[in-house]
Amino acid sequence: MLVVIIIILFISGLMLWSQWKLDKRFVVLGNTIPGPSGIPLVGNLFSVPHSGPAGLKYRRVLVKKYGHINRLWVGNMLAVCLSDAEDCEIVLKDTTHLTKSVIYNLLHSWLGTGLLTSSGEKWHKRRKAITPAFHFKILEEFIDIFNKNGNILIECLRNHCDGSTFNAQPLISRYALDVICETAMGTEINAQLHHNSNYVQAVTKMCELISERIRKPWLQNNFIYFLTGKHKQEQKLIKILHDQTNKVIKEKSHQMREDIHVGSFRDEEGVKRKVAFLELLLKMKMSGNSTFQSDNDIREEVDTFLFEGHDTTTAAIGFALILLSRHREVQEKIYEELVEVMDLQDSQKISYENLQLMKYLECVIKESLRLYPSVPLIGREIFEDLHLPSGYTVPAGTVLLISIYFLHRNEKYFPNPEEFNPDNFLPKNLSKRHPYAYVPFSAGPRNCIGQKFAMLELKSVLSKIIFNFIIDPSSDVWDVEEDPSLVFRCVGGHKIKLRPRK
Ligand code: HEM
Repeated sequence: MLVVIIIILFISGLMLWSQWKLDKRFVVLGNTIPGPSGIPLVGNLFSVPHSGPAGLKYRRVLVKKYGHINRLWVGNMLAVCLSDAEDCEIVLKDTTHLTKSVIYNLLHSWLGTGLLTSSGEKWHKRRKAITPAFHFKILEEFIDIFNKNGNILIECLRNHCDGSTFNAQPLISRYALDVICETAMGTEINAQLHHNSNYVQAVTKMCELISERIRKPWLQNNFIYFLTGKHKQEQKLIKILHDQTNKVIKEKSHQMREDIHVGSFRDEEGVKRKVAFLELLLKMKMSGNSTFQSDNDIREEVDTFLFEGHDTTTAAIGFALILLSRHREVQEKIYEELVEVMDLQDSQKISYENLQLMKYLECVIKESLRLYPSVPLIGREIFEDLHLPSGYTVPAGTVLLISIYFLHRNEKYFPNPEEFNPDNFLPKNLSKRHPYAYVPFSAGPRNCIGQKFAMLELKSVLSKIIFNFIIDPSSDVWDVEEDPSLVFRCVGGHKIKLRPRK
């Protein structure tokens, strides 16, 4: 009881103090933007479900009632949400609005201030240094890793292809973790085969904890988070995660020094070793690049790749499978394309060139990311007044949200926006569309550095699945409950049925 009273007093005090701080101009400008009226001091805080499936339903109502620019007051915080391409373009391509919103601070304990969460000079220098690591020549080297882990996934899926409904999410997640650990750190953690390992469980639990903190706004208060005991749980997970990354960094540094010493980058059998992102960063550190001075600098980026490259691809694969399960004709079209471009008996070894030729599959993946963008919302801090093409001025101090989800479902750009239609991405339909109407990987200077990597990985794994199985819907009715967190989720996981393709 005492704890509840303390919390209530704390929140009320905070609100009174923050309301007192508000300047009049900020309030006036904020209120010119359409949105529901709120109650004094707290604004819309208690009337609005802020996250999870209920939050999404509420936001749908807001877009319908107030349009593609709308606002909410959460205490003294003004949150403005955009889903019109012209408005989004101004924010995304501008170099003055690059700072992420405070919600990303929830990631700091794990990721530090790596590429995703940093800002200013630090972000700029890192982005410049890391960009060459995503050159297609380097990505080409990862194709074998996609193949090896994709083939393991196919074997794991075979245990579920008796036609009964199952949740594919944990299997896909472990596949994505295997891929990102091997490409980012150069280590095989074999999550698919040994999913009880401490590290694998820590990654899964940490992602769940972050997602829970975003779904339940009161947990975002450090004091309350501490009182619930979740902070302690987080600390334990962080230790496991950081210990593993530190250990790998030490081992790789040692190995690289040895390689330089003996003048060889080949393993015991004489095969040239694949260079993981980690080694590219270590090389920069060894060559005196001031961007990476300590192992801590390197760990931030490796952990960032791990986080960004794991959950996002899991969501993309899972939603694509659900959509495909409801569109058998699309599966057959992909299969026909696979037979044509691969000219193969099996799907064990898919080459980089094969992936380039899978044009229809690419349209399917793009359409799936349109309906279910793995990152549904982007948040930025606005430090200067922002004048938008829609005619509104967003005052400095606002938390600006770009809803990729509602932008992608804006009927101005996609007629029948709720309908799954891969033809939306046929070349003839692309030229007519606003360039910022489709941004699953964001756009502008802070776009996703891993987008080409992600597209190759998605094509590789989905082509294997379609080549081996027929995907059926989990039930006769559409039973997907959308849960947009930092990464898009699906309540109850990604449920499908599988049959072997013969
Ligand atoms: C389907 C898969 C993926 C999707 C949909 C996706 C989407 C995005 C989006 C929307 C952002 C911008 C986030 C923001 O502004 O808050 C982003 C940033 C980022 N992504 Fe991805 N991503 C995917 C896969 C990956 C992969 C595989 C990697 C790494 C290997 C990666 C690394 C990053 C990094 C480092 C950033 C921060 C970039 C910066 O701020 O400079 N992503 N991603």
